[in-house]
Amino acid sequence: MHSKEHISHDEYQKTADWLMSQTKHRPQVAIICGSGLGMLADTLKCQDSFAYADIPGFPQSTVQGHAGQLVFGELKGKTCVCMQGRFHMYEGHSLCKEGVYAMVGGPNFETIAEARLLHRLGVDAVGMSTAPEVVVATHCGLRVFGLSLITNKVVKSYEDTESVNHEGVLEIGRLRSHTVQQLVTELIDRMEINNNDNINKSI
Ligand SMILES: O=P(O)(O)O[C@@H]1C[C@H](O)[C@@H](CO)O1
Ligand code: HPA
Repeated sequence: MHSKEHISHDEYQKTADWLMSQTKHRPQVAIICGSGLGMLADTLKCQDSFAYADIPGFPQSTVQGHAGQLVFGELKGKTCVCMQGRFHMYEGHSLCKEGVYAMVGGPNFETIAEARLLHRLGVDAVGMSTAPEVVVATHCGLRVFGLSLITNKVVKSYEDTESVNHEGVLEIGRLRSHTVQQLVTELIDRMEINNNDNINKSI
């Protein structure tokens, strides 16, 4: 089985595709049943149940009393999926990781030694901007939504023949510009304009 520390998007997708091919249910509600709530899953109508052990790429439940099943079905007319047994940090699972963005001064791209250092520090993405604007905006009491387009893999190995350059960064920027534009337009469309009263002004 894959490492509990890192599950790639492709692995998630494979698991989801497998499940979707095994059941006609398309859940509107997902319920994680911890100790004491597992019986709820037994009340679902038109059930399709899958033992975690039979689901490709799915973690295994190790806690006593957890059935370790994913149960799809209907509850009060809503299509649901219940996890009969959940996962805990004490079983070796990590927290859902937030990404860490680090800013380097530029204009040169980081050296391999610098890239390795950033990686060891827990950095997930590196850029040459964004941090100063966020610091100033936060200082002014503005709420901030940061969005970075990841254009390239950072080179961390001396054997790697790939290299990063500005032309490559611009090329990916061009390729993705439509999608990014759509995303920002949609965000603006859905944004509720308010007076920022709910944020901590003492920052
Ligand atoms: O939009 P920016 O300028 O942050 O994009 C990146 C960072 C450097 O300016 C440059 C590196 O190629 O692109
Ligand atoms: N490093 C730093 N800044 C960047 C990079 C990178 O690899 N790509 C685009 N901006």
